[in-house]
Amino acid sequence: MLRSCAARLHALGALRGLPGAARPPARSPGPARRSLFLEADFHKDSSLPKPSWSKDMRLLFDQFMKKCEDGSWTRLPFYSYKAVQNVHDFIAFIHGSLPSTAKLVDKEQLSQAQIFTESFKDGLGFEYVMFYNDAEKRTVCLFQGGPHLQGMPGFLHGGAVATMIDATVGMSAIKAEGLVMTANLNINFKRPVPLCSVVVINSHLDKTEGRKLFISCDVRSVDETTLYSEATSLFIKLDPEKNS
Ligand SMILES: CCCCCCCCCCCC(=O)SCCNC(=O)CCNC(=O)[C@H](O)C(C)(C)COP(=O)(O)OP(=O)(O)OC[C@H]1O[C@@H](n2cnc3c(N)ncnc32)[C@H](O)[C@@H]1OP(=O)(O)O
Repeated sequence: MLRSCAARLHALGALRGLPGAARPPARSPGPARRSLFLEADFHKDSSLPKPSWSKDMRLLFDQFMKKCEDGSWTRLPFYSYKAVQNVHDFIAFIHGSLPSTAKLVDKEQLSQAQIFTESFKDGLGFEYVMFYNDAEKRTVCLFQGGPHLQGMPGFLHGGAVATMIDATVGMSAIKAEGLVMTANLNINFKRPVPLCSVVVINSHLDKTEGRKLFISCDVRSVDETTLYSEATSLFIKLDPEKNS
């Protein structure tokens, strides 16, 4: 069951919500796909220019889109979905036996679920677009953190920076090995990131050992002169055999 579940999750792109997933069907998902999604908005790619993007964000976007012209880089679209109905399948896949104390989210709560970074109105939270270079095993994320991500007055909350670091290094892991989870994330915060500014998160898959993927990244200003943060991470490729 776990393997078929894994296959189903992959085949139906249950992780389609992740950037870079296969392009969704032009039409709304058929009954089989609907079984995994309460509601899916496959048409809204949230990683395209919007009125809330700053001039810096648009300039960088255009620069990276130019890099895509020779095929060395690709923009990773991001299609948010409302919920994965069979979350229990997914959890069964990632952990055959959850500790008995672990109470799973119920369908009612799940119907409220949203991807964290997609739960803010345009411009107020996480505005981002990711680009991937397979030859160099690099993922670059252009990130504009909105006013609802404030930590210290006038600066981004460290958790918001950590979220986009996790997502960017996570994307490098997903592109390399598919279904992964973060096992370890170490961040050195060198400078606070000004609210509403644009930063460039540059991640690289450094090495793979069995199911372990070691990925590092840094967070810099648009002109690259300011190093805001640097991080190392360990991702583990999920193994259906191990969990079954
Ligand atoms: C913006 C939206 C877009 C989003 C786009 C991108 C999304 C990014 C992907 C999601 C990222 C997340 O947020 S995931 C959410 C946060 N992470 C979690 O909740 C994970 C919770 N932890 C777990 O479920 C588990 O510990 C796993 C799955 C990580 C590992 O469990 P496992 O599969 O049983 O593996 P296990 O046998 O324990 O370990 C395998 C090997 O890894 C080593 N290992 C395991 N953990 C660690 C560790 N912390 N530090 C060092 N080493 C470790 C073991 O020693 C072993 O080495 P050896 O003996 O083989 O040498």
